[in-house]
Amino acid sequence: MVTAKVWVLKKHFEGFPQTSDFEMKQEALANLKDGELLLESVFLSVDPYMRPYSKRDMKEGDVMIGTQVARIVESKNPAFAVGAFVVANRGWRTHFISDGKDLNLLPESWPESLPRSLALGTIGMPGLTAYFGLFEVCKMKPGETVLVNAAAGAVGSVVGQLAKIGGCKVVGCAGSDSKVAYLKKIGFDEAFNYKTVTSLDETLRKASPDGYDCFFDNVGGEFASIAINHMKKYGRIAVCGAISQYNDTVPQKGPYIQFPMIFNELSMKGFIVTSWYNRREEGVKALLKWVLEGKLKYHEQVTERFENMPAAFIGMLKGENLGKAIIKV
Ligand SMILES: NC(=O)C1=CN([C@@H]2O[C@H](COP(=O)(O)OP(=O)(O)OC[C@H]3O[C@@H](n4cnc5c(N)ncnc54)[C@H](OP(=O)(O)O)[C@@H]3O)[C@@H](O)[C@H]2O)C=CC1
Ligand SMILES: CCCCCC(=O)/C=C/[C@H]1[C@H](O)CC(=O)[C@@H]1CCCCCCC(=O)O
Repeated sequence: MVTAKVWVLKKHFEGFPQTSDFEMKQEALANLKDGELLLESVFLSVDPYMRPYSKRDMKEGDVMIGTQVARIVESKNPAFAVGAFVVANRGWRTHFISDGKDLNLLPESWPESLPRSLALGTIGMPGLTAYFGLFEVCKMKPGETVLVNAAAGAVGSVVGQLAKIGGCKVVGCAGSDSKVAYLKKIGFDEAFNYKTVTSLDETLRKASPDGYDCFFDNVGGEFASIAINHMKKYGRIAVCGAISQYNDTVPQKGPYIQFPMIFNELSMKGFIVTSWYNRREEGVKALLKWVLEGKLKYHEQVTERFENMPAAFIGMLKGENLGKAIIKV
């Protein structure tokens, strides 16, 4: 019999998550029935959505939500071979049983040169968020100017590079000088540290005096309230995330968006990437191709050991990750 380790939400987060809000438990897994598989998580993902969705969907004692790349270690299902890798959405667990219906097989042709953890990042949900958010929600066109915040993270770093691939000028910001240096290294035209600029307003104006056609917003809050005044006529804003608000105990005021929306006839659209998953294969194929061609660079912030998942999650919310935050079991 296999015993899984799982992380549960012991206590709902109040403000910023604390390690004491989590508890690690053990779960004895039953023997496999016909049609079932036993899987072990190899890489797990910590993502910002876990903070707002825990409040919306979870109760205390539930296993933390989340996805993993897992390896099939035993199979009583002829459609799944032992040794194959899948992406699963089974929460913070080291092992689990599945009937196969909720699994996405990684292609057998997954290139040897690439870590399988990319299926949780640049070639997974965050990469697809950048792809559909930029090309479909922002409707970015060559020659335009794109602004993205949280630009050195899993989604933002792909947004900036896809904007360059698409023939645009790209301006990005992040929360440390080393992240800013990384953005310049991967091709951003302008990059700045939003924590140290004296005036965000002046910095945005200087980075693109004519304004921005597209704004890919991962942060929301005050940043978005200022950035909206720098949009060009008919500018498009993709409201992807609002990480600056996820840990608020008192809701922030504003933004008051009516004037710039009306004067500049802006479009602003919130989106959830899974709404585009009928085109998932197309997105994965494009992202994989650009990675293999060296046009789309990736960085992963790998935390070793399942035991360190809460610390990795909290660290990601604090900005300790460059690129995608991953846990290697
Ligand atoms: N709509 C959708 O379908 C999806 C939305 N998202 C959203 O996209 C955003 C980015 O996600 P993801 O790329 O996975 O995460 P990241 O890899 O970018 O990690 C989060 C980053 O957010 C930044 N951050 C944290 N707090 C603040 C703050 N108060 N102000 C500004 N930046 C902050 C930190 O970077 P720094 O050091 O720069 O501060 C941190 O590294 C999130 O808002 C997430 O919810 C993600 C996936 C799908
Ligand atoms: C105001 C909240 C904004 C959150 C934005 C965000 O990060 C969304 C992420 C989703 C992404 O588009 C695809 C996902 O899988 C993320 C949502 C996951 C929800 C899991 C809920 C599972 C459960 O409740 O069991």
